[in-house]
Amino acid sequence: MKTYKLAVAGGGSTYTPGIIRSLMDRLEDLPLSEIRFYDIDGERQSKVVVAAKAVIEEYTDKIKVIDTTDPQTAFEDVDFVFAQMRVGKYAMRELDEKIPLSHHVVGQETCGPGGLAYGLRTISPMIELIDYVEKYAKETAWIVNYSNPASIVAEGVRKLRPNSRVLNICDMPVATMRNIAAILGVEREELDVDYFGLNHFGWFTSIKVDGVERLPEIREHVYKHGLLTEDVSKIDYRHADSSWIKTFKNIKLIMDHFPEYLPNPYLQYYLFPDHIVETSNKEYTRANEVMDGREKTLFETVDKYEETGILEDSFAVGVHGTFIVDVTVSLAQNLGKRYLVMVENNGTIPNLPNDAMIEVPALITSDGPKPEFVGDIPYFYKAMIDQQLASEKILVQAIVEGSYEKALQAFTLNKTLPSAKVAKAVLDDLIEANKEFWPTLTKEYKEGVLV
Ligand SMILES: NC(=O)c1ccc[n+]([C@@H]2O[C@H](COP(=O)([O-])OP(=O)(O)OC[C@H]3O[C@@H](n4cnc5c(N)ncnc54)[C@H](O)[C@@H]3O)[C@@H](O)[C@H]2O)c1
Ligand SMILES: O=P(O)(O)OC[C@H]1O[C@H](O[C@H]2[C@H](O)[C@@H](O)[C@@H](O)O[C@@H]2CO)[C@H](O)[C@@H](O)[C@@H]1O
Ligand SMILES: [Mn+2]
Repeated sequence: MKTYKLAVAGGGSTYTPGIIRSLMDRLEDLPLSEIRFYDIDGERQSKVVVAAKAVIEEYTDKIKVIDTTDPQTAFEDVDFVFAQMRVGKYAMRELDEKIPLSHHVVGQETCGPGGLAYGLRTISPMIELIDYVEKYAKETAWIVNYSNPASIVAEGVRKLRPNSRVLNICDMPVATMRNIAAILGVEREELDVDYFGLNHFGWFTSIKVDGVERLPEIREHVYKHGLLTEDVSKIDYRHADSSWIKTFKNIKLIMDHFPEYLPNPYLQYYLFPDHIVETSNKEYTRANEVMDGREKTLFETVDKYEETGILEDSFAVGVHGTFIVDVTVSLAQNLGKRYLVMVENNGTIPNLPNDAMIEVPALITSDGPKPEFVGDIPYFYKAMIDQQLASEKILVQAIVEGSYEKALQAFTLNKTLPSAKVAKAVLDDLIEANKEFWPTLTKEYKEGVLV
């Protein structure tokens, strides 16, 4: 039987033990001989690997585990790399959220100025990872990338390493489908959906079960309850945090205004930035909730396991782990299964630029994703996407050219920022906070004016 070697880049991620459980649950579909964990923070990773190993031991003693900070040891001869790096870790996420909020604009991990700041940190490490993998791994190796901000990462990879075998994915559409399925009382796998957009910036245009359109039912449900079941425990326990409940309730706010399609939850940051800021706690953001919750629990669980040999968390990770494994099985076995992933447009949506990295249904084969034709999209969505796309593309240009002016253009074009004046103030504070991570952004004089 063919077996695979898989590396996890960002092995110290809070998601690692859960992803490992998802892999173990699918060993029949994706038999593994080795799992290598790679991180630049070896100490953090080694703790997480204790939990990952404990999960593996529940299933098998046949998989070799390597815990390393050396790229060659990590990637030599591997078949797949799961990337889940958080460049700057939660300390920088906290600043991405709090600095914009201190200017009364949206403070979010992947959307608005926080997302742009995270993008400015992540492109260079992502390119470095691709180069390591191309140097050491099998020629056929795929990087399946969760590292955020996925939309900007996808654009950076398209521009800087256009021929690399990187598949950028996000679990928000499948998490949304999980809620839809719970509302309709069906399994997620029974849903047949159509969707278009950019990552964290898209819409479900059709939701069918057995060929019957159910979007009208979802619309009615959202009108009353948002995208939540009455019994929240039916959805992933990770989404029982108050911030996630608020996020799914806010789907009502979006659909009360624009009921045509079901929006990706992240659209609330672009469509209702004022409401989001008014209802945000500027002192205690999602980064704090995660550091005091998921991250703390993981490291406490590892400490306790080392003391007692009892693993108190099962690390069942829900759609997040299931989705990356589903996509990888389809890549490995050339199954051609249909999933929502990021691809280069190239005519899939003819009235968007060919070189846009869009999120749409695609068949996942061993040669990569084959997107399904979507067709032209209505003006409202096109206009929103064009503006967001411009912001993200110009940001990547700013990184490549080291240009302050382009970074300011990218911030100014982001719909969460009300003016160029505010965009500049937020950008300047983020530059100061990100000195260790960002490329130098050089200011230029134009006709005597500092821009
Ligand atoms: N695409 C999606 O839908 C999706 C879903 C969930 C999480 N994520 C992303 O997954 C990543 C992990 O999230 P988390 O909350 O578990 O973060 P985390 O901080 O717990 O873990 C990230 C790890 O990445 C490591 N890292 C940072 N820079 C690195 C580099 N250059 N090379 C190798 N490792 C590096 C860190 O040391 C850390 O151990 C984040 O990027 C997050 O945004 C994406
Ligand atoms: O605030 P966090 O760190 O908890 O989550 C941020 C991420 O949120 C989305 O992923 C969710 C996913 O939707 C859910 O089903 C479950 O698996 O948890 C994930 C993390 O909460 C989003 O798609 C990611 O891009 C974000 O990083
Ligand atoms: Mn996502």
